[in-house]
Amino acid sequence: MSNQTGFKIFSPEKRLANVINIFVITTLFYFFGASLRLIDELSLFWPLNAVLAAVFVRNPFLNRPIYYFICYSAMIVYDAFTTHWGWQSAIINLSNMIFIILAAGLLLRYTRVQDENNWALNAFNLFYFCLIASLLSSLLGSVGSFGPSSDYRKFLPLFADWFSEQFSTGVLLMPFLLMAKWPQWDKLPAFHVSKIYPLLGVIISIIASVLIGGAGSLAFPLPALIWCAIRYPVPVTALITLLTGGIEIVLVANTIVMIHENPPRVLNEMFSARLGIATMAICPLIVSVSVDAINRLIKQTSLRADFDFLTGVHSRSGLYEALKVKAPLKHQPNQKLCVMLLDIDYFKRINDNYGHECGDVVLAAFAAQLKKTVGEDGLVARLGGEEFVVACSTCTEEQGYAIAEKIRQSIELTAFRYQQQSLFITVSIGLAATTPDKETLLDAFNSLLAQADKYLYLSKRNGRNQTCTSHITQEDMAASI
Ligand SMILES: Nc1nc2c(ncn2[C@@H]2O[C@H](COP(=O)(O)OP(=O)(O)OP(=O)(O)O)[C@@H](O)[C@H]2O)c(=O)[nH]1
Repeated sequence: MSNQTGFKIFSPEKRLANVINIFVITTLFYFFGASLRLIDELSLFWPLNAVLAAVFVRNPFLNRPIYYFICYSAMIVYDAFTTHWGWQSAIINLSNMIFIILAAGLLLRYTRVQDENNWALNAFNLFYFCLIASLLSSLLGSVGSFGPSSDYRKFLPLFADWFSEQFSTGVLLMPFLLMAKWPQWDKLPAFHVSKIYPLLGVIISIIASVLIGGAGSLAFPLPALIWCAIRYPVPVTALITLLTGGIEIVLVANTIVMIHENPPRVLNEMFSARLGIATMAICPLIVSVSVDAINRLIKQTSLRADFDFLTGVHSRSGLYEALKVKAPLKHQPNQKLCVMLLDIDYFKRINDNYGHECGDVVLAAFAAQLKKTVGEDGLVARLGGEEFVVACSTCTEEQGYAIAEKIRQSIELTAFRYQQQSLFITVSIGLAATTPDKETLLDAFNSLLAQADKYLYLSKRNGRNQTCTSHITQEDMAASI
């Protein structure tokens, strides 16, 4: 059903395959639903409509009359072979189609967001769309199954039964079907026993509902489900909610959870229980999608804080974070930590002569060139304005000097393009290096930055477009290049 994995059941190009697959899926789930009807304890669910609505939502290119017509035909054909309903089959299956078309249509129209992984981001919408689709489809379905009978007192119970079944199945099943994706096994976080506590909470609360009983017991799993919503990803929460809701409906219908002294098959009881369970099921989902949205926002915000918006290299705070983690520098004990402070020469003239926009283009291209020259083994950050810093680990200070000179020369030789013009710039560099002893990389970096700033000042004062550093003689420098 999904288009997130290599294996796709549906594709916009393969129309014949789509037709066949829709026919097969409809027939399979019709058969599955009909089989559930035969098992008294499970005859409370009709999953076909929710499954097909989810298929249409996850594959928007299927939303064409021909594919809906194939669904309908598959249902009619199935009935023709297995029942003697005649014209009633046409009406009952039309009611199925009303649910599918309405639920899918409304979800596609109002809930589609740019991020395809977040169908049904708005769980409220899903709830109300299922409500509307269930009401209209049940109305027609109960008229169809009511048939020519004139005992109108039986119509309302029939409608209530039909509606509560459609609605509860839709609300429980669709969130999971819309959000399910194949797990990426290699990216799964490490297992820790505390991770199963929320799930255990759900199981214990279901057992408590069986033991204590009464109408209130249906709400027992709610806190544990909300705990799941906070701890687990959205699809896992949707699956646990689906299973909990389904189990509760089965338990109530089979008097394992006693919500009333009367037999629960009394229509009002089941109608109310199913609606109550479906309503409860949407709460953890709302929490889950909200937690997911907040986590994405936090990730986005920290990304913005860690990277410079204009040039894409680290910001000052991003560089500090990277130095704390150490990994990006691949620094080994006894290696030199080299810090280079770079300042573009006469950058003000670019702004003055070509405009601020051109200045921005040059800054971004300068940073890209810097990253390219430094490669994977060094960190590049923009400290502000036209001032950048490079940190890398080398065996000797001379190697650090060689990298600085490579950067300086590559900038000098690069033609920066703005509109139809080629601009040439130069850069002055101050370099400082040390072997961090007991101090952290971050502490070593901070003291090197202050030294590099002094050498940068020397570079500027000595005429710009050069690298200044300590200890290195003119001969060393010449030899290292
Ligand atoms: N386009 C653009 N300009 C910036 C940005 N940040 C700082 N600047 C400009 O960079 C220029 C820096 O000028 P100065 O500090 O005088 O230095 P300079 O002209 O590079 O001269 P030297 O450093 O002495 O070689 C100023 O004109 C700032 O307005 C930016 O994000 N975009």
